[in-house]
Amino acid sequence: MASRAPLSDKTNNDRSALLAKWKAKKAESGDDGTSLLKRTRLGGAGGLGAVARVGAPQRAAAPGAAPGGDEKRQRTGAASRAAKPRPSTARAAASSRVAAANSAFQIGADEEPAARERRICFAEEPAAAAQPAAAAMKSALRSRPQSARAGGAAANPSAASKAQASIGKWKKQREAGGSLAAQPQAEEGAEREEEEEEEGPPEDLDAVESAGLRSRLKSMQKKISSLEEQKMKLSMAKAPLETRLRQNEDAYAREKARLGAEIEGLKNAIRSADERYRALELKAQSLKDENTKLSFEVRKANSSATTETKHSDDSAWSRQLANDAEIDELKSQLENTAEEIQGLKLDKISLESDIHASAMELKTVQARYEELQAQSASVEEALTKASEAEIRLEVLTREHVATSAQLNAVSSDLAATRTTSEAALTEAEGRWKEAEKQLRFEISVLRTRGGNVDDGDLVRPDDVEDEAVLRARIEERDRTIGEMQEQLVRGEQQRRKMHNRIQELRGNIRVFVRTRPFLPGDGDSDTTKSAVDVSADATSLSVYDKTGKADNNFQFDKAFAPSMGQEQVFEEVSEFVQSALDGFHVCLFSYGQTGSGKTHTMQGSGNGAMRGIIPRAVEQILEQADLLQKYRMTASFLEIYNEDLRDLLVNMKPDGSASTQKGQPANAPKLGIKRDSDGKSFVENLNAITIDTTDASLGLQQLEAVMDSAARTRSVACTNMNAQSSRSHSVFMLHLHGYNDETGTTISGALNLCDLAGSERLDRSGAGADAKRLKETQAINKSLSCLGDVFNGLASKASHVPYRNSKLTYLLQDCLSGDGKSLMFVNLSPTMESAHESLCSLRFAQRVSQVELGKPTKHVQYNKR
Ligand SMILES: Nc1ncnc2c1ncn2[C@@H]1O[C@H](COP(=O)(O)OP(=O)(O)OP(=O)(O)O)[C@@H](O)[C@H]1O
Repeated sequence: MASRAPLSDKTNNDRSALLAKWKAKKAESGDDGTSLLKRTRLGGAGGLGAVARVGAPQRAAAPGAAPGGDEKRQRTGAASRAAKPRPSTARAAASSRVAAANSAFQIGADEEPAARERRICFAEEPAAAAQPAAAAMKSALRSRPQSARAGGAAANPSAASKAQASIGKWKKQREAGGSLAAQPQAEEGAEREEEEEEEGPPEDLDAVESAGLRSRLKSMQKKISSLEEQKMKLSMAKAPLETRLRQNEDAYAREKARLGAEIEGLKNAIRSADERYRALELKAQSLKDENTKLSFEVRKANSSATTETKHSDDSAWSRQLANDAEIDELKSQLENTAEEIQGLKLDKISLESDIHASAMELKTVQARYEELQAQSASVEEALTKASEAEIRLEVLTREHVATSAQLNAVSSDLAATRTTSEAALTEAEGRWKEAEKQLRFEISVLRTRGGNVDDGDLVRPDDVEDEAVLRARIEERDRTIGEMQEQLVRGEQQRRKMHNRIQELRGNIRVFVRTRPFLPGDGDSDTTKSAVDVSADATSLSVYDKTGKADNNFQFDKAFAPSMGQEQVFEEVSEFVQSALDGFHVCLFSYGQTGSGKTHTMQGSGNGAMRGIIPRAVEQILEQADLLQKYRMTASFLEIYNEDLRDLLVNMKPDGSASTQKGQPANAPKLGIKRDSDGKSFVENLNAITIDTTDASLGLQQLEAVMDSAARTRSVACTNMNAQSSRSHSVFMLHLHGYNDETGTTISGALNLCDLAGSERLDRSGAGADAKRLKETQAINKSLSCLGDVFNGLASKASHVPYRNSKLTYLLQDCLSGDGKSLMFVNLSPTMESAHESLCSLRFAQRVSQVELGKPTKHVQYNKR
């Protein structure tokens, strides 16, 4: 037998060996807090959503963590909710996110571009760190011309290099994140690792995240200021040009009027001279005739005088004299007339030369007029460019405002999560220490109970076993807790599925509520208390009044907190979009007070993370249409303005590209709601733009043109409540016709995405001061009240539902009368000033959620073959 070491040393050695063995075992299974920390850091290096998930798995890995702590963490905010506090699954999710993020950027150069794009899209979800690069790559792929797309990345070097640059940037970010996490361990060794474990999640992650977001913000601000500069320059150049144009136009009009009057005067003078000339000619002719007659008479008189001389000498002589006098008189008259004619001829010649001069002047004026017209065209062009720049600036500003608001909401969520996590961590540490103490006590009890403790405090192999057994028991208990939590989550998922199925069978209108974040004009979100509090279960919410009382609790199918982004919202509605592909008529509409985020939810802004349901729905359809069957897809977009239907695509160019024209043209065809032979409603004279379903990026380009054209034509105005307030209800319609060769089925689905105009109080929106705004507001409020009447009728199962009382309800009649599936978004503003309106919207939504439309119809035809 080996000689025994002194008891205390041996004990210590064995303890160390045990500890080392336990650590090695943990390290082997990849289950130690530090490695997990590294992994989660890597996955979350730049994504806020991922950051929020760090705490839960790490804490759950700590031995002795009680389920109470996990429950508490579940309530720590939206981001941590997404993490699902299950140790094993959370850990697996974290590593799979990292794997997904990595694999998204390990795309071979020869890989099919569409597939690459899709992979990048998917990578966005799990690892938000990939978002900027993925978005850049996606937009680069989108912007590639058709031919280049067909030829792969090599055919479009600029887009590909852009995407590569984005990937490089992302990789750098990722490496930076990784090194940030790895550095302390490399430098300070295992002791530092243990310290770090105790210190909890480091703050580098937020710094990296914030730096990424800040740099995005900075670049957007730069873009905006360059556009603003451009706009200033254009408007400065525009003003003198406009003044010159106006001056030239005035001068030209005056000159034209003066010359016209002069020409008219000359023409009149010529006409009257001509008339006088003709009269004089006639007179001269008649005088000539008379002269001839008189001469003849004179001659006759002379001859008769000769014969009758002897009879009447005296009288003949006197007659002769009279005749001579008359002849002289006539001759002088004739001479005068000839002179007059000569004068008139001279007048005519001078008038003709005047006319010639005027004609020449007219030509010069015309040339100047043409020159002015050319100048005016160039001014017009400059104005169009300026208005284009203005529109771009508006879009960028909207996107910027939305991004900042979302960022602020996520930051405050993150801060709240961090505070709660820190508290939970401290608590867990306390519990862990307590458990360790307990464990030590149990070990000592076991040692004593085994009776194997010699005076020298020797540890026997049994002691090691006891400790191992205890640890195994703890692990087993952790596993059981994990499994129970998984079961709980599965059960909840199952319950929601069943609930959704029941809702679907009953034909309930689903209601989702979304609260927007605070905007710069709402006051400081850090100091201002939100009037709406969305609870952690993401289905219920409360509204507070100014005194801080919250006795208004509501429960809906889904409630989105302000930090929930566009992607998370779309995830919840993508199932509805899918239904349209399956042959259902689906209607999604957003309801809420003005400025509460309806347009943001439906359309969003820009082409990146802030794009809303419409572009995302089309993307989803384009992605899936190809896989499922052959589809034909058309898009229409209309608005109901002051109870008039208007085509928002009326200005689309025939080739499907967007025109720069703004507003409704005067000669736009009149639209009317009609019923077809099946009793289904359609809009007569409405433009339907075909979207290419065989080429997703072409289809998206067409959609962009559609959205551009609609944005220019839609009636918006600046009110006290919203700088870009929609003054009409807008309905985006997608009609899908699919044919499946294999099954011989044809489906016809429809997706109606309706952005209602905001209900508003005249005193708050300031619309009462302007007659036009007042009329708009009255029309909006009236049609919203008609919508309320329809829902009341449906909820009470009334025999007559007043669909025809407004254009909006008449248009949506098919969707609201049981044929299709409907989902309503209720958008809320978080401000206290809006609390009353929020309450009204929520009460309305509660009534809507009671409405049962019956089982929806699937529009599928089976064709005999
Ligand atoms: N969830 C959100 N995240 C970030 N920004 C948002 C969000 N919701 C709304 N906004 C911003 O709030 C502003 C007002 O939103 P929006 O124009 O969508 O309101 P609206 O309800 O459509 O108003 P109106 O009825 O007057 O047209 C916009 O600048 C928009 O970008």
